[in-house]
Amino acid sequence: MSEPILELRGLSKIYPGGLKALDHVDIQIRKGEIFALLGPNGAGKTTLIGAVCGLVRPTSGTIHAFGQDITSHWRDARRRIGLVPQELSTDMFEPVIRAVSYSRGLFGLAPDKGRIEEILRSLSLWEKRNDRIMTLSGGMKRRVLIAKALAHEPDLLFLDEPTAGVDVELRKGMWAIIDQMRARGVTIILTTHYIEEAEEMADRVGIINKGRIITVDDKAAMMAKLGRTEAHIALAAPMSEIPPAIAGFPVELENGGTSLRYRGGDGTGKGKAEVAELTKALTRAGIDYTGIDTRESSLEEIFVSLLDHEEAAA
Ligand SMILES: Nc1ncnc2c1ncn2[C@@H]1O[C@H](COP(=O)(O)OP(=O)(O)OP(=O)(O)O)[C@@H](O)[C@H]1O
Repeated sequence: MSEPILELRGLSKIYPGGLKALDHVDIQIRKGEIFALLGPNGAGKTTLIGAVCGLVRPTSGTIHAFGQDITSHWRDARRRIGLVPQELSTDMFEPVIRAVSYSRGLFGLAPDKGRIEEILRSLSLWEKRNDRIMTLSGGMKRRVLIAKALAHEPDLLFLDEPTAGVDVELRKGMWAIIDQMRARGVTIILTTHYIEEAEEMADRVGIINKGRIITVDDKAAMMAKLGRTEAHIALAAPMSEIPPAIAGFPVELENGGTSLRYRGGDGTGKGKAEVAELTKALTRAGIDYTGIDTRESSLEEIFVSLLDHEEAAA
C-alpha cells in the first residue's frame, strides 16, 4: 500500500467529565479513496473529525496527515484538509459567492474568480450566487457548505453527515457531487447514518461504536465476510416437514409449509452457492418449486449483528 494520506494511531479523547469519546482508534486512510465511517448517535464520529481538523484536542495518540505529524505541521495540514460540517453556523446574511470566496481567502489562497465560478456551477449554485444564504432551502444550504469546503482545494475532505435530512433526489445529487470530487483525486471521509449511502459511495467502511473502531474493511469484503444470505423458495406443493434429502441445510418451513426459508452463509460469503446446492438437492428428491427469492444482508443488518456480537462478548 502506498503511504496513507491520514493515519490515526492510538487516538483517544476523554472529555472533561470523563466521557471517553474515542478509545484507542487506529485508522489508515488511503489516498484517493472514499471511506465511510458508520456509527450510531454519540459513537464518536464528530469527535474524530474534530481531532483531525484541530477542533478537538486529543487526550492521547498521534495523527499523521500527508506523511507529517499534524501537531508539528499544523498549518500545512489544515490548508490541505476540508471540512463540511453538519450545520452552517455563520455567514447566514452573506451572499453565497462572498461566503465561498471568503473561505478560500481564509486558507491563504489567492482569489480565483474562475475557480469559484466553477465550484458554484458544479453545485448548481451559480444562479443563486447573489442570494443571501439564509434565504436558501436546506439542501441548497448544504451545497453552500460543500462549496465553502472546496473553495480552498483540499486534498482530504471530511463530510459530516452530508445528506442528513435531505430528500432522496437531493441525496442522489450529493452522491454525484462526491463522485466528481473523487474523480478529481480528493480523498473523502464521510460519516453517515445511511447504510445505503455507505453502500453506494464507499470503497471502505469503518464501523465505530462507543469510541472504538469495531471493524474496517473493503465494502465488498465486509459483505462477504459478515453477510448472510436469506432465500425463500416457493414450493409447488405444501410440505408438513423438512424431507431428509435437505435436512443438512439451514432451512425451515414457512407460510404454512408452502415455502422454504434458507438462512446461511454467515461469515463465509458462500450463501448463494449453498442455495444453488439446495435447489439441486430439491430437484434430485423430486420436490418441485415455483420460485426463489434470494438476498444478501444489508450493511444495516451487518451493523446490528456486529453490535449484538460485541455486546454478547462484553
Ligand atoms: N464538548 C463535549 N463535552 C463533553 N462530551 C462531549 C462533547 N462533545 C461530544 N461529547 C460526547 O462524546 C460522545 C461522542 O460524540 P460525537 O459527537 O463525537 O458522536 P457522533 O458519532 O458524531 O454522534 P452523532 O451521530 O450524533 O453526531 C457523545 O457521548 C457526546 O455526548
